[in-house]
Amino acid sequence: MATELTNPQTDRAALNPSGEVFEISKAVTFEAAHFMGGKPEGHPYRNLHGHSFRLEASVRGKVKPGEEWVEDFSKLTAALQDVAQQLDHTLLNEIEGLSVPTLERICLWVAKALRPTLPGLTRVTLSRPSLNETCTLDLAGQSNAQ
Ligand SMILES: Nc1nc2c(c(=O)[nH]1)N=C([C@H](O)[C@H](O)COP(=O)(O)OP(=O)(O)OP(=O)(O)O)CN2
Ligand SMILES: [Zn+2]
Repeated sequence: MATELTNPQTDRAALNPSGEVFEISKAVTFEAAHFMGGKPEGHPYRNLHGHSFRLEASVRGKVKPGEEWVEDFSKLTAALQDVAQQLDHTLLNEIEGLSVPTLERICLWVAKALRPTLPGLTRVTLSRPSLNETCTLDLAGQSNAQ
């Protein structure tokens, strides 16, 4: 059944009458270099090389009475761009906390950086699209979403 949307006040109140929980996601991209120093001599991962990364953050929560959304996407964009700027065109191994720059470690590093601004953070997903490789850090049990 189609809902008629005519009154902004009524519409806002009606948006989430049962307190449904939503998850919204935003992604940014960055380029960075790394090497896996712990690998044996001659191992290909040991050599300095670069990747294009796609970084996605997800925030979970309810639309509170009188509000339009879980979180304005602009807040996710600003937080993600700030993190991506810290990683873009760097040698990841040189960044504090990323001496072993696996997707898993980078996800943890990003989650730590994002949490103060995005308390409802539930997932950090880091991909290397050209390699079809993705790692997701699931923080659902730890978020402050309500
Ligand atoms: N679980 C993980 N496995 C691997 C990671 C990682 O972060 N998490 N990282 C690497 C290396 O960084 C490597 O650079 C990944 O590149 P990849 O293209 O996968 O390696 P190859 O080009 O040699 O292709 P293969 O699929 O490994 O043959 C490795 N693993
Ligand atoms: Zn690599």
